[in-house]
Amino acid sequence: MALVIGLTGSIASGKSTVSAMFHTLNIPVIDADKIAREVVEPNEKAYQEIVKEFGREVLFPDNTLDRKKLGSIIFSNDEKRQRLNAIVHPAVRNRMLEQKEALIVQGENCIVMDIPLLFESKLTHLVDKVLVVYVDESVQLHRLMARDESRAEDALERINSQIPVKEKTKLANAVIDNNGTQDESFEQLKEILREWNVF
Ligand SMILES: CC(C)(COP(=O)(O)OP(=O)(O)OC[C@H]1O[C@@H](n2cnc3c(N)ncnc32)[C@H](O)[C@@H]1O)[C@@H](O)C(=O)NCCC(=O)NCCS
Ligand SMILES: Nc1ncnc2c1ncn2[C@@H]1O[C@H](COP(=O)(O)OP(=O)(O)OP(=O)(O)O)[C@@H](O)[C@H]1O
Repeated sequence: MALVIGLTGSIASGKSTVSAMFHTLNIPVIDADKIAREVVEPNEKAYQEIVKEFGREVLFPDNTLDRKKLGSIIFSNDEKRQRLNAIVHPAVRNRMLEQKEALIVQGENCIVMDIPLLFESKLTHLVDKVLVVYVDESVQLHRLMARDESRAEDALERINSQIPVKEKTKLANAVIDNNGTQDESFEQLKEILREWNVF
């Protein structure tokens, strides 16, 4: 039986960084953010629904989605965010499940599902163990603003659209404290995987 690990945290807590560490260890990762980009490409059903719901103003002149524009609309408005979630999340969930099944059929013994909104979307039943990547809120804000070159106001809107990462640690099977260096986080990850008998 494959062990399915749900990797989560909050925005900019370090999920992608830890996801890259799983790749280094040759453990496959299903990436919800990546799939969420694929399902809104212009030939997809979710794309049509987004244009119907939010109008052509969320498109670039070449008809691709202006993610920054859509983000500025949905992160400042709960209701609009829920409407976008209702369009995008079912398609993401289906594609994640297909990929999970394919990896199980291939005989993988450990599979990671990197799902930022694992708790918010009540998806914990999809995984066997939950691994939360934690950082203090001040570090999170700093890293988010640096990565996205965003203002504190916009970064805080995004942070506040999710359950606080501290709350998520209480619901986890294991926590990586990513306030330190990436090497320190990698050591924590390997220790957790040893405890879970992955290697
Ligand atoms: C609003 C969009 C277009 C903004 O795109 P952008 O390229 O700026 O951000 P990106 O997709 O890389 O997301 C960055 C992070 O934002 C957070 N986030 C994204 N969507 C949401 C959401 N609906 N609610 C709360 N947090 C979110 C996640 O932590 C994610 O890791 C995009 O995030 C989107 O389509 N969101 C809806 C789909 C979704 O929920 N994706 C997240 C996991 S499936
Ligand atoms: N231990 C660390 N030390 C310094 N910088 C780090 C560390 N871990 C991650 N970072 C940096 O912090 C930023 C956020 O990390 P990352 O992109 O991995 O977060 P995330 O949780 O995947 O974010 P999102 O929810 O937006 O997808 C990145 O710029 C990354 O390079």
